[in-house]
Amino acid sequence: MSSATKPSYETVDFKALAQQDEAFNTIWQQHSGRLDFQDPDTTKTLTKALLKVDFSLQLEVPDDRLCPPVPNRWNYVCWIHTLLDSTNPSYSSHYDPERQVIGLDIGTGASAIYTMLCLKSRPAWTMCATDVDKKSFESAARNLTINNLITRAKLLQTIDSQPLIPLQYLGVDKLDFTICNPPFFADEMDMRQSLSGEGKSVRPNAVCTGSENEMVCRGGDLGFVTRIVDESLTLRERVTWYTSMFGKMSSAKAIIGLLKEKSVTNWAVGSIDVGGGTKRWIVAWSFADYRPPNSIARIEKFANEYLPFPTEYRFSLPANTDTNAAKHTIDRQARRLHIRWNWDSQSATGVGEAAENVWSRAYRRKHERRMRELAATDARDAEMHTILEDMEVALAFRIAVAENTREVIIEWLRGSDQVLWESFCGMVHRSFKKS
Ligand SMILES: C[S@@+](CC[C@H](N)C(=O)[O-])C[C@H]1O[C@@H](n2cnc3c(N)ncnc32)[C@H](O)[C@@H]1O
Repeated sequence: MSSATKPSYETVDFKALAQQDEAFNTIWQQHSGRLDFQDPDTTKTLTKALLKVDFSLQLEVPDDRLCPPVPNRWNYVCWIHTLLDSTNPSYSSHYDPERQVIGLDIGTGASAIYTMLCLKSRPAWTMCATDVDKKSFESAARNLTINNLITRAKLLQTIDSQPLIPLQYLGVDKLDFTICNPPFFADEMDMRQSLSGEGKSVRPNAVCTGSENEMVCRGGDLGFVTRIVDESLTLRERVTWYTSMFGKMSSAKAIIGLLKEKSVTNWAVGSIDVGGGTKRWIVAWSFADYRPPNSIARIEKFANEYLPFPTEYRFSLPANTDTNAAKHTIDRQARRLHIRWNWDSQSATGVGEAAENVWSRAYRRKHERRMRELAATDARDAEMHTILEDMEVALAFRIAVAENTREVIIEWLRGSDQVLWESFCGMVHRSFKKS
């Protein structure tokens, strides 16, 4: 399987890995199949083996620098793939291999893990990567070089007083996303307590080889990502998706609270759990209006106040409505509205774009008045054409009729007006209640 199509990890099949990597096999045999994750050699050998077998990547990391666990890093990258693939001007939810994407890995570390995984899995992408630590920075450059990825990467060694998103110094005008695993701890004590499992019911599963300057910063993960939020309030749409991982759920929640306070309405929250008792959270936010699907933007078992507004609305067809008739109804009704509309009868799916609430009575009245005024001229068709050509999109949506579940599924693809989206769903649903 190529790394472009490798799914997220649910677990790691150590036995299968041992059969494919000699160094890992030696450790596996030595420990009779019971790995000691507190042993730095074991975790390093595992990381190297996974990168080699699953991604054809080589890794060299100094002993006193963080050797990242691959599963949670890859699962975060997969989440970014879905986030970007589902939010784009073509409204396709699929990976477009031609799409040129540029990302920034903030604090790339000695491994340059995110930069390498992004570049390896997406051949049309380029990456920028920063770090303040000289030793990590040099090691990151080395890893990119030995994997022949350096020509698609722009590395910048920064200092802590510089912005975390230094567009100016990178010579980049816009970014599609940022990815970040911030230093999680606020001070050395916080780090020691957390890594020794103090105050937790279970000890952390794996040893952390990270040095203090990699793992500690003012305010911990919350302090670091608050800086990213502050910068994003100035940069706004110059970065399409700002994202970060969090070591503590409380930090992820605090960042969402801050985003809401700053009137950011488009965000996504995900979690990463590859077993072993270590759970991570990811938050993404955007000042653009492309809306990601619920499947990646809303996680279960998270209080509703921290979740973005749902971007999917589904309802069951009335018992007396045949699915073919439902498809016909949707297409016919959409054609009557002043929207851009594209219906694919094969998949029974339509995508539409509206400039405003064109299904409201007020709009219909306004439009009828305008048409009467133009009745005496030949300008009616031309005016309608111009409206649709030049319109600013306030709402984009996809509607599909699912044969198997007999449901109509509406997805919010674009727009920042929640009321408009809800009104649209209500209108579609009501039209089926009537029929
Ligand atoms: C927890 S490590 C993450 C390393 C790697 N990305 C990973 O996931 O394994 C955090 C990294 O952020 C770097 N860092 C700390 N402050 C920074 C800053 N102001 N700008 C850029 N990087 C910074 C640290 O040197 C360290 O390499």
